[in-house]
Amino acid sequence: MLDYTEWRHVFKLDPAREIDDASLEKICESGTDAVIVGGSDDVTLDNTLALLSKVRRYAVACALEVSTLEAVTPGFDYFLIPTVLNAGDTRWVTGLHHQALKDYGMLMDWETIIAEGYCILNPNAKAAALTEADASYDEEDVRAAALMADRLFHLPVFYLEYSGMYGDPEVVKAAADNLEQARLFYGGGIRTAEQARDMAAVADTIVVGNIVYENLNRALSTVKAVKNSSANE
Ligand SMILES: CC(C)=CCC/C(C)=C/CC/C(C)=C/CC/C(C)=C/CC/C(C)=C/CC/C(C)=C/CC/C(C)=C/COP(=O)(O)OP(=O)(O)O
Ligand SMILES: O=P(O)(O)OC[C@@H](O)CO
Ligand SMILES: [Mg+2]
Repeated sequence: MLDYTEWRHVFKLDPAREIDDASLEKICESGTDAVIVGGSDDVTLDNTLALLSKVRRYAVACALEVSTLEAVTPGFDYFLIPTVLNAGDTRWVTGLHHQALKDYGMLMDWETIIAEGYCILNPNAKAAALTEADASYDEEDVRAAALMADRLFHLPVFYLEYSGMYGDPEVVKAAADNLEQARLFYGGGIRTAEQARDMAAVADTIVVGNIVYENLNRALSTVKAVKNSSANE
């Protein structure tokens, strides 16, 4: 299993969406570095456990991206904990985390916990509405958010989230140029091998989500695109 600091390509699967066994096998055996289980709504313990048990048939690393405490369960290699740096409602920055640590603080295996400093840039994403994110950030705002994640709070991951929409590579580069220790995750609207390759040239890790459910072959083509570009670096 690859350590998260080595991930270049990951798929994000939504427990609230159906995926048949044959498609799931192709995703897990695709050569991707990890499968992240996560979504912003309708995530339950039942649908999370169902997806976890299917992904566990394969050797690929599997992480739970926690969006609701209800779905936290043992059995994942990592627990990714988002904190939304541009949220308008502080519950999504530290509020729910504070409550969670009251409940789980003594049970946590900290080696498996990875905090992600999210910056949500698609105003139409469900996560933007939920967290009341200020998605109007320009390049300078993103640079400051990257510095905040990396230098001020020493978060291990800075996640530029354009969920549902392909982002601006210049903005992603502005973030990359301002990170020293944090990994840069990019996610949003990757639908072709070229888009995957282009974002992987700037970000450390690219996250491929919705296209899995729309066009599986295109989703699979993003793995090779990233792996080939990494091999040529
Ligand atoms: C015993 C045991 C197993 C212990 C484990 C310990 C553990 C992990 C404890 C939890 C600790 C902790 C601090 C938890 C935090 C709790 C919490 C609820 C935090 C809030 C997280 C947050 C900010 C959520 C906001 C939404 C968000 C950013 C979600 C991320 C995922 C995302 C954006 C998915 C995309 O969603 P999708 O539905 O696909 O949307 P589209 O329509 O755009 O595609
Ligand atoms: O679903 P897409 O748009 O590929 O985005 C991936 C991921 O960043 C969502 O949290
Ligand atoms: Mg999605």
